[in-house]
Amino acid sequence: MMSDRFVWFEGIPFPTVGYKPELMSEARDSFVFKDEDVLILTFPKSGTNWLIEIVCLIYSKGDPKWIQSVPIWDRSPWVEAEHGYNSLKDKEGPRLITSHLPIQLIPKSLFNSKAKVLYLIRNPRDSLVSGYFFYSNSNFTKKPESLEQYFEWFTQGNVPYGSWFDHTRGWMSMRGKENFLILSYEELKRDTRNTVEKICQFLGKKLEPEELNSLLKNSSFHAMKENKMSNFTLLHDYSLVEKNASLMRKGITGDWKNHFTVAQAEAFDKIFQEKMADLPRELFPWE
Ligand SMILES: Nc1ncnc2c1ncn2[C@@H]1O[C@H](COP(=O)(O)O)[C@@H](OP(=O)(O)O)[C@H]1O
Ligand SMILES: CCc1ccc(OS(=O)(=O)O)cc1
Repeated sequence: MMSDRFVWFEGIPFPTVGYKPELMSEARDSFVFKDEDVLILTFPKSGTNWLIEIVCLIYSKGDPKWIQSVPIWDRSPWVEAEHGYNSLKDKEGPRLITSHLPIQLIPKSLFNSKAKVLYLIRNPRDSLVSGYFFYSNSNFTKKPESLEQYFEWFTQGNVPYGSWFDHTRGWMSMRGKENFLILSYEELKRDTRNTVEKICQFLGKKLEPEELNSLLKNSSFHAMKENKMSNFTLLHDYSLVEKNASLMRKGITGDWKNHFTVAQAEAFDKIFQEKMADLPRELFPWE
């Protein structure tokens, strides 16, 4: 299976496998968020699956049985993808839901619900590099031929889910709402324990010290790399991800410095400043 294009919906590019405009339209207009739902929201390649693993382990009180037996996309399905939407729409009880959608495409019912939203951001330079390697080794979306090419696509918004800048600006308009917690990959890396405690508090969950220790052990980069329910190697069977590729590439902050040229770094700074200048700098801990 090869893919040399995107699926387009409302002017935004999406991966070609698993995404249908009719379904995304139905999800936006008809999917009903419930007050007890938890939504994990990110721009792609920001640490989405790490946060899912952490939230699953909060719900299982650190017990790894669930994360080791159920694929990650069934534990917290992507509401905009065909598989996720179908499994979520009739699901009973409190649901964990994932989305990469920009704010204008999220199911509208979110704004009338008390569903809790965990919004995770990451230095877009690192999301860019992460996306370049991941999509180069994938067969479900347009494949970049070089980092140089992908850099152009990313800065122009021609990557899955569109422009990082528009996406982030859109969701940042929710800051200050009591059901909206902003997290960063950088703080999660720097101080995982405290950040997990902050997430627990927001979700109204309390973990015993040994439960928290187990959560930290089982959601580490190393543990997730070994967990076939979480590392995307199950997608090898469908030829969606190349045999040598895993979701778990490096798991560090600042890898962009190993890949950007000086000219690219300067160009990115300029674009970031132009596009995000009016937002408070404190929102972006890597800047
Ligand atoms: N437990 C963990 N600790 C640190 N980084 C993790 C992680 N689990 C996943 N990641 C990183 O999150 C990125 C994938 O993000 P997403 O889940 O949104 O697709 C990858 O970044 P890199 O490609 O920079 O290594 C991956 O390595
Ligand atoms: C089908 C596998 C798949 C599809 C889309 C994904 O989203 S993204 O990489 O985060 O844009 C991931 C896996």
